[in-house]
Amino acid sequence: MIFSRKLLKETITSVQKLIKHDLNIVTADKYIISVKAGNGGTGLARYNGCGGYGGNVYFVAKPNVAFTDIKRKLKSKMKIRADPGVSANKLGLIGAHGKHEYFEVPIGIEVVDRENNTLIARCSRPFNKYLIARGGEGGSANTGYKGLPGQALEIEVHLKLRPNIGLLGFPNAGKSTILKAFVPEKSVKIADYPFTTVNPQVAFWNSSTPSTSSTSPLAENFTVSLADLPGIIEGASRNRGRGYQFLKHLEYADIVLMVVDCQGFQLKNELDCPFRTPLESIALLNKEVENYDKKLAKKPIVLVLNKIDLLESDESRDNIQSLQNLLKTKNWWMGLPEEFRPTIPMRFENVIQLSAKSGKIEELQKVLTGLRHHIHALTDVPENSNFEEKPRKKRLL
Ligand SMILES: Nc1nc2c(ncn2[C@@H]2O[C@H](COP(=O)(O)OP(=O)(O)OP(=O)(O)O)[C@@H](O)[C@H]2O)c(=O)[nH]1
Repeated sequence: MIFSRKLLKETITSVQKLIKHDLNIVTADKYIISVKAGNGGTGLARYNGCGGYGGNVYFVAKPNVAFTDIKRKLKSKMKIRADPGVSANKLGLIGAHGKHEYFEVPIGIEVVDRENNTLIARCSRPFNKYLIARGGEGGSANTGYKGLPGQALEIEVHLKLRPNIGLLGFPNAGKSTILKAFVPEKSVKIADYPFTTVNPQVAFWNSSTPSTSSTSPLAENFTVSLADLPGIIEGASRNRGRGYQFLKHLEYADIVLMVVDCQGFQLKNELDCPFRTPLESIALLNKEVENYDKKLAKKPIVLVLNKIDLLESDESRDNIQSLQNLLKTKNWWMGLPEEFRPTIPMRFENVIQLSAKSGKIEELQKVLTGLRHHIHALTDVPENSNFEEKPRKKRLL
C-alpha cells in the first residue's frame, strides 16, 4: 500500500494527539490485591539460634507515581509479597531479617481490609510509608523456635484523585467544557446529555498550556490538576447515581469549583424530576456535599454561574447579577424554603459569571490564581527525595 506524504503526516499527528490524550487525562478506580508479609525464619533450638523476622509490606505515597502507571501495575500484580526471614543454622545462629516490600503508590489512595471492611491506610502524605502487612516473628525461645507466619490479607486499593481543583455540579452544567477550556486539546469528551463523563477526568494545566494567555499570572512551570467528576444528582450523598464514587474525589481537592447552569437544572423533562432554580441547585449541591462529608463544605469553593450567553433578556441578566451579589453574602441561603437550607452553608471565595463555551476563562483563571495559597502545587515536592528505613535491631542471643 502506498501512503501519500499528507496521509502519513495526518496519521503521525493523530497518534501524537492520542499519546498526549493519554498523558493528560487519567481516570480512577478500585482494585483487589492480596498481600503477604514474610514469614519468620525458623530458630535452632539446640543452639538457641533465632530466625530472622519476615519482611513487612509497605505502601509508599509518591507524588511522581501517575494513576495510569499504578493502574497498569495493579492490574498485572495481583499479589504483593515481602521476603521471609532467614532460618538459623549452625553457621549463622541469627538468621537475617526478610527484605521489606515497598510498593509505590500515588498520593491519595486508600487501602481497605476486605475481611472486616476497615480502612488500613490513607496514603495522603508524600513520601510517608504505610504499613499494610507485618512480617512474622522469627523463631526463638519465645515462639518455641518456630517462625511465625507473616500477615496475609486481601485488600481493596481505592484510587482517589487528589486534584488541586475538583469540579462539582449537576449533570450538563458545563464542567467538561470548562476543563476543555483549560486544556484546549480536543481530547476531552463533551456532549449535551447527562452522564457523558463516564469516569472522572483529570487535566493538568500549566503556564505553558496555550489556553492560558501570555498575561497568565501563574509562575513558569506551575502545574495545577483539575478533575472533572461526573455530574452528581440529588441523593448522591446516599450513593444515588454512584454518588460516593464521584464525591470521594473531592476529599483531597484543594479547591472545589462548583458549576451551576444559570438557567437552572432539571435532570429529566419528567414530572417526578422537578425543575431547580440556580439558587436551589446551589443549595442542593451544598446539602449533598455536607451530607457526604462536612469537611467538604468548608473547603475553599469558587462558584461559577455558567452559560450566561444563553440569557437573552435584560431582566434575566439582571436576575443573575442579583444572584451573584446575593451569593457573595454570608446569608445567601436565608430566603430559601426549609427543605433547601443547608446545615453548613458554604462561603464562596468568589462567584463568577461565565460562558464556558466561548472558551474565555481568563477571569476564572485569575480567580483561581488568586487562591494559589490554597493550592498544593504538583511541583512543590522534590521528585527524588526518599525516606530512610531504620535498620531493625539486632537481637542478642
Ligand atoms: N450555551 C452554552 N452551552 C454550554 C456552555 N457550557 C457548556 N455548554 C453546553 O452544555 C452541554 C453540557 O456541557 P458539559 O461540559 O458536557 O457538561 P458537564 O457538566 O460536564 O456534564 P456531565 O458530564 O453530564 O456532568 C454541552 O452541550 C455544552 O456544549 C456555555 O457556557 N454556554
